[in-house]
This record gives sequence, structure tokens and C-alpha cells, in this order.
Amino acid sequence: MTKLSVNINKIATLRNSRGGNNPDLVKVALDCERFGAQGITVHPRPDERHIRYQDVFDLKEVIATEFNIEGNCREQKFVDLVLANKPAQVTLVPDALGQITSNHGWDTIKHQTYLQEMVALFKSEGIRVSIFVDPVVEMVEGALATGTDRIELYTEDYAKHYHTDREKAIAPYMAAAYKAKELGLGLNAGHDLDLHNLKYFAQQIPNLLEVSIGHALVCDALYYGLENTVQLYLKQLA
Ligand SMILES: CC(=O)[C@@H](O)[C@H](O)COP(=O)(O)O
Ligand SMILES: NCC(=O)COP(=O)(O)O
Repeated sequence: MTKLSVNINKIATLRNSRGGNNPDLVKVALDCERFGAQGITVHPRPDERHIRYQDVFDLKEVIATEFNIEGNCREQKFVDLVLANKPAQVTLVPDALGQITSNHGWDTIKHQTYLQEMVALFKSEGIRVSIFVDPVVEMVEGALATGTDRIELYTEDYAKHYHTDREKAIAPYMAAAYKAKELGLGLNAGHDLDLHNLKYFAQQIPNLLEVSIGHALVCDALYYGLENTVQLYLKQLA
């Protein structure tokens, strides 16, 4: 079964817009768990525009499901944060400073030696590692050589083209997923997955262990409420 990890970045964005603690990020995380989510994802960025570094410590105290921290390991502050909190999983994402949102995966061939070092560091602390990659077979093969446990397929392109030609949109993801399966790499996916495109993705990618979903899920919660929305997403994965 594919696990749903709710990315709560956008809850932090809303909270930060007024400087207080409404909505309460920790409460929302606990409610997502209570409503059935099997994991919580955060992606702290260096400017702390949504998730603050302190949020990670606060969440780690209380989260009972799988805690996934995403970010760029080129920033020492991120590495220190992950090592101090020892989440179930760290997802390595190669974002530039000030980037609005993630827009590409790692080049696992060019940065292989560096990634090997980072993967070994996190794994030596008992943290499962996932590397964010584009749906390109060579990048999956390169990921294997880093020693990573999993890869996360960057799904923006799939989401963008789903409504025009979903067979064509899913094709590179299926090729990457089958390569990961053949190589024994675990498979996650995320970015712009939503209530329209999720079911087909999960049906076509049978070895999908986890999806992390934030932006669309939080938008849907405005209309359906958080509990219904988490349930609706879980239903797409059933
Ligand atoms: C790695 C990934 O695709 C997501 O974590 C996405 O980057 C969310 O980050 P923002 O909420 O800052 O857009
Ligand atoms: N790893 C992807 C993620 O956590 C959520 O991305 P999005 O649903 O906010 O696009």
C-alpha cells in the first residue's frame, strides 16, 4: 500500500503571514495523523519562509507516524537539523537558495561522490535516505550507486501533462519506477500530485511506497475540510 505523507509547509506559510500561532502547525500535524495520514513531511528552506527550524524540533517531539524532512544537504544548517532530529526519512532535494519551490531532481551521476558521502552520513545515524530525481532511467541508476535507500520521483511534469495525455505523461515515470524496482530501490513520489492525478499515478506505478502531498491537499481542505480531504486522498491510494 502507498503511504500518504502530508506536507505541511503551506500550513506554516499561513501561520507566518500573521506572526502568531494560528493555525497551530503541531496541532495540524497531529490532526492529519488522527485523520489517517501515515506520515508528515516538512521542507524547511534557508529563509524559513514557511517551516522554521524550531518547528522541526517541535514536530519531532510529537509525531507518531513517519517523519520526513526534505531539503538541500549542501546547507550545513539543514544537515545539522536532520542529524539533531533523526527523522524516519530525509529526502535530499537540490534546491537553489531563494527558489520558489522545487523544480528539478539531483543529477546523480555528476554529484555521485558527494551524494555517496551524504547518504552514508545520514544512514550511519539510522536515517533512511531518499534522493529527489527527475524520471530519467540514468538518474535512477546513478542513485543506486550513491547507496540511497529510496528515490523520490519529481512529479511536476506528470501533473502538468496529466489532463492532456495521461498515458504519455506517465510513461517516463513508469520506466523510472521499473528501473528502481529492478535495482531494488524503494520508490516515493511527489510534487503537484492532487485529487485528479493521484489515483492514476498510484495505479500505474505499482511499487510506489509513499507520496508526499502538500499544496493541493491544503487547497482542497479549504473546501472539504481537513479530515475529509485526508480521507479523500487516502481513497485515491486504496
Ligand atoms: C520536494 C518537493 O517537491 C516539495 O517539497 C516541494 O518543494 C514543496 O516545497 P514548497 O512548499 O516550498 O513549495
Ligand atoms: N515531496 C513533495 C512534497 O512534499 C509536496 O509537494 P507539493 O504537493 O506541495 O507540490
